[in-house]
Amino acid sequence: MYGTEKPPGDSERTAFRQAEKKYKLYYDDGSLKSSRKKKQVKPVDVSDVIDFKAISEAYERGGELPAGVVVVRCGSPRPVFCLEGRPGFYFIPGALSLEEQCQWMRESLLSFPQPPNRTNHNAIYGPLQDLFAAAKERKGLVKDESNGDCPTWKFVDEAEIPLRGNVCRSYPASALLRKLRWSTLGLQFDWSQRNYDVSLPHNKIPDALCQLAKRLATPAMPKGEEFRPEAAIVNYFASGDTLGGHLDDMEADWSKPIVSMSLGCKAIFLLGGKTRQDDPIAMFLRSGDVVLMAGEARECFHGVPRIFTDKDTAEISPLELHFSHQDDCFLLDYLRSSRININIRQVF
Ligand SMILES: O=C(O)CCC(=O)C(=O)O
Ligand SMILES: [Fe+2]
Repeated sequence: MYGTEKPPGDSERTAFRQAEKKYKLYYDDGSLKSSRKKKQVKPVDVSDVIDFKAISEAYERGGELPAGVVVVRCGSPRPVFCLEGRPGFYFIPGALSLEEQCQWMRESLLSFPQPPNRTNHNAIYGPLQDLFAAAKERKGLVKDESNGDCPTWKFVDEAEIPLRGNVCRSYPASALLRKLRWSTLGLQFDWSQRNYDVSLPHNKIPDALCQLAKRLATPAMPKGEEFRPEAAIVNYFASGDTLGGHLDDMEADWSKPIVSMSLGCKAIFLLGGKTRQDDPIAMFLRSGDVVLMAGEARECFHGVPRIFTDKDTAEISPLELHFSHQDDCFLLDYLRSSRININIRQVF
């Protein structure tokens, strides 16, 4: 009601929060969600957003770097960019080949959410097996009461969904896939405690991902040391999803980088300073980009206020082509409105 609006809290007034609001997805009527009628996305001013793809292309043609951006080669085939005033932050545009992007996108949907890896769905339904396949096959999740005191959940075909009265107590697997927000690999991160729970059953990080992370981590590693990938968090973003400003401070040794890979739709990443009051630097993250945060950069607030899912702004055409085979049409559909981030960590 007019005049009863709460005054903005302290966190609302920080420079980080202001930047999050600037880039967040809004519709023209000021709402955050689009109703069934196609509403127009409110235009956003991206003139201050650093575009490392454009910087990299200009640099490779012999052009100058913008003020505040420096390049390190570190034996890597692609230029690695750093930012003055943000030691320990590295940006490698297009670090992943198209094949690698497709491989890790597929794994992120088909194998990474598989138990014993945990996902955001665990807290409600317990471990869910084959979520992606169930969504593709239009299955529904129903409660299996046959275990007496300890009911479990299972996916069943539409035709087998039991009717209770006229109400069908099932959750479409496709909706659960849409609501998949994270999965954890290797040592399991416990979000309620915001710490690693080493007692939880887990598999090692897959060897191919380990090798890739070790290679990508090189520019940010202390001399003579090798990165040990022990845990990874996979974040799944749908249109309108954001990742609020945070620090990743539960790992023992901050001299080791977090290796962060972007897949799917383009996003805006905010790299703040050591407090939320510091003005964050905004930059685009595209499919195949890799960010490393080590040393002092580990103390910097960061987050993702926006993903771009519109055809002309998502920048996923090469991925779309790759997944254009008939068998992949379900994955293609997911990809068109999603972003996936895999961030790999050395915990001890
Ligand atoms: O999605 C991203 O690019 C960042 C992810 C991140 O910061 C995190 O999971 O801690
Ligand atoms: Fe993070």
